[in-house]
Amino acid sequence: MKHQVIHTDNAPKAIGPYSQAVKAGNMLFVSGQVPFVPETMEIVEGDVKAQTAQSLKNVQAILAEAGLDFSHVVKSTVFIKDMNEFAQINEVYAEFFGENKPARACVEVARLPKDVKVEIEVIAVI
Ligand SMILES: C=C(N)C(=O)O
Repeated sequence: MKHQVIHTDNAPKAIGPYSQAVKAGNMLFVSGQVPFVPETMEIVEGDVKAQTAQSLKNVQAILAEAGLDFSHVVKSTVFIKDMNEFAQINEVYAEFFGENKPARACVEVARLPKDVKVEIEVIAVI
């Protein structure tokens, strides 16, 4: 099965040797999105809620490039720097996903790339 690399300028360029997303069959694997503003490649200003919103806007842009939206997402992983911010992250996350609540794992990690507070990856079914 040949896979297809998905790229959009509406989400941050990869900051390492990976693709923004890869489509394989009827599945779309979106790489972990950090809260970079695509135009500047700088971390969005603001608190963990602003960072969560920016990470999810980046996910949204990549889904859109593949013709999808959050309703197609079946699994996500949320990597966070500080579990004390769990509730704030959930508040923003719930706004983006609405009625669709994919399977999810949420883990606190020692460190994230560029020392961001949150990184979010998703898997969608086309
Ligand atoms: C930010 C990433 N997704 C990475 O470094 O893999």
